[in-house]
Amino acid sequence: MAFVVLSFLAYSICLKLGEYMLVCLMHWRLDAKEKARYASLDCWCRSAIPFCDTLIIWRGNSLPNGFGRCAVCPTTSLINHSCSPNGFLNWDDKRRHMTVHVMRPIKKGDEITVRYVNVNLKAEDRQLELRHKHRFTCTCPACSATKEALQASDKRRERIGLLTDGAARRILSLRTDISMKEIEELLTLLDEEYGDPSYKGDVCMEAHAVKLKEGGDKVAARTWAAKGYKLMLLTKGASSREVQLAKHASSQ
Ligand SMILES: C[S@@+](CC[C@H](N)C(=O)[O-])C[C@H]1O[C@@H](n2cnc3c(N)ncnc32)[C@H](O)[C@@H]1O
Repeated sequence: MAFVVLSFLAYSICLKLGEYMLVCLMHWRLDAKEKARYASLDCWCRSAIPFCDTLIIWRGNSLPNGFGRCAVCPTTSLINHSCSPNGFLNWDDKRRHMTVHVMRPIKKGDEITVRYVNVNLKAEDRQLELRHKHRFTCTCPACSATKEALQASDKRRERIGLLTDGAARRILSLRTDISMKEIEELLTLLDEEYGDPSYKGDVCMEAHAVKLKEGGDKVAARTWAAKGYKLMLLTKGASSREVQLAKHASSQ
């Protein structure tokens, strides 16, 4: 047992060291202008130790860009966090850049925000993670609500988390045992907590899978897929693989 734990620990350390060496190498290859832009990004602790700032900036600003990969994107790294974000980041693999999508209409001059952590956690847990990973205390509208509103929001988010975590498990095990009742509950909760259209596109695609499984109601399945496609197109953009799959499903 101890051997397995030690091997796993050694493997994790090697992986992290490899990542940091790669980051330093990539940074070294940047030209002076790119280096200056990189250095201007948020860094919670500046130091004179070589490569220290490079790695701290990497830790605080890198974003996932495709399966198992991360990148620092100088413009999108300027976007702040909110626990009820109006924006969503997506990596466009074809054009090789990050795209920002707004999930609901925003007024001119309003700030675009995205999520840095799982927003379906309770406020206390979100704050813990934000302080630990990003070293700030969130004061977004969701976190600064009254005690009663915060409790109601925590309850809703916990339930949303439970229902959507179930979705991830179902996808992994290739099962679609969520009921239409749960899907409708999830859509209502998402509306109440985040507003339209928020994260409802993925849920509509779940409904599409359920309808296909439940006796193969193709018309209803297609209607859900069309709804999912419309919502996901808005929040993830046409280049997203999920959006393309939703488009395909809506025409089947
Ligand atoms: C990726 S940077 C975002 C851009 C940064 N605000 C800037 O001006 O360069 C992440 C850092 O921004 C700050 N930040 C992001 N969202 C915040 C929020 N909701 N409240 C306070 N600080 C926030 C934190 O210092 C965090 O470590």
